[in-house]
Amino acid sequence: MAAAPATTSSLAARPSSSSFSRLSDAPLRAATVSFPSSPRPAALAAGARASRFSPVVVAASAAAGGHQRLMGSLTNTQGLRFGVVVARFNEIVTNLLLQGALETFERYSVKKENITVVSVPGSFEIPVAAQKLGKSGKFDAILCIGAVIRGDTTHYDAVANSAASGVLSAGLSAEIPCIFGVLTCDDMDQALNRAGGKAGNKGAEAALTAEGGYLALEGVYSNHGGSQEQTEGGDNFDDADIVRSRAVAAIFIFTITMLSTAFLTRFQCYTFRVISLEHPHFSRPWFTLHPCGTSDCMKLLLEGMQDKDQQVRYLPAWLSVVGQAVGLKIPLELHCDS
Ligand SMILES: Nc1c(NC[C@H](O)[C@H](O)[C@H](O)CO)[nH]c(=O)[nH]c1=O
Ligand SMILES: CC(=O)[C@@H](O)COP(=O)(O)O
Repeated sequence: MAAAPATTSSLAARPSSSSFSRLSDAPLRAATVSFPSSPRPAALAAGARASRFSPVVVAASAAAGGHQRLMGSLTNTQGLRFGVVVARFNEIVTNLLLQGALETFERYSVKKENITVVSVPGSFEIPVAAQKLGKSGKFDAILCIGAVIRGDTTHYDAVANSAASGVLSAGLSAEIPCIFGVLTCDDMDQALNRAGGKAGNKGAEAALTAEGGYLALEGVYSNHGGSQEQTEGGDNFDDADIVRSRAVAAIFIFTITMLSTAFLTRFQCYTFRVISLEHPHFSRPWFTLHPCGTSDCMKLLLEGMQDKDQQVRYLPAWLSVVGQAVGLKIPLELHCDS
């Protein structure tokens, strides 16, 4: 979806209710956002929705201390609401960043009506808007988009630093993720390269962070010392959840395992058929294992067992290899019939 150019901006400074104009992209949420006088961060108010949070629990290796790690999942974006604050300064760049962000939201099934875009004059103005949106209680995360490009004076540093620290404090005070999608570049070339050019699209990356960030934060609230509202009926992991989560983690880790020198050497002849080396959208290193390649690899992995009588179960065998990277242990019963 192409981002429409910003039309107007208004950032009313009234304390209890403010309104922002949005970009004129029709499908997006209502044009005016009004803020309740007693705002409640969406993540804190998310008790009723906590049950749809399904964090990937990665069991860390012993070397990493054996702790559990909560991570957001990008597969469950249902009902998530995002505020996007975008600066009009260097609009040629920020429109591209916005476009990347909106396309990413769309790709991960975030509904258009759950996205509100607010336009502000420059990156310096982003934090106030981000904080207002964040404190409104209407959003799960705020995505901040801008492009600060160095000029002749030190003005650049002032704007860039204020934007960065302002977005940070907006997130801290609103207690929801406020994602820093503000480019700070030496020149326009650098900026355009990061707005859909050679270096990817930082707006798209920021949108991914917003989704994952939200979920991670909700996970923290709902599992560690959240209010009763959040923990009631919440997410207690049972063993099956953990095994499932580890299995999911194993699938991701497998792409990394594929990179180990030994592995690549062993499967050298398959490498190009088996692995994509570049992300299809972000033009950066991203290793994807193709399903047909998996089958070839498995043939090799299992060849040494062919002379044994026992029937090998494909999935447990595969998981038992790749799952080691995340401490996944496949129960013996899964490997055999008796
Ligand atoms: N030079 C850039 C600015 N400057 C404008 C400020 O952000 C601000 O709007 C002004 O100082 C009024 O308060 N903004 C950017 O986003 N990028 C720049 O490169
Ligand atoms: C970062 C800016 O605001 C930029 O326009 C300032 O340019 P200059 O340092 O040449 O005044």
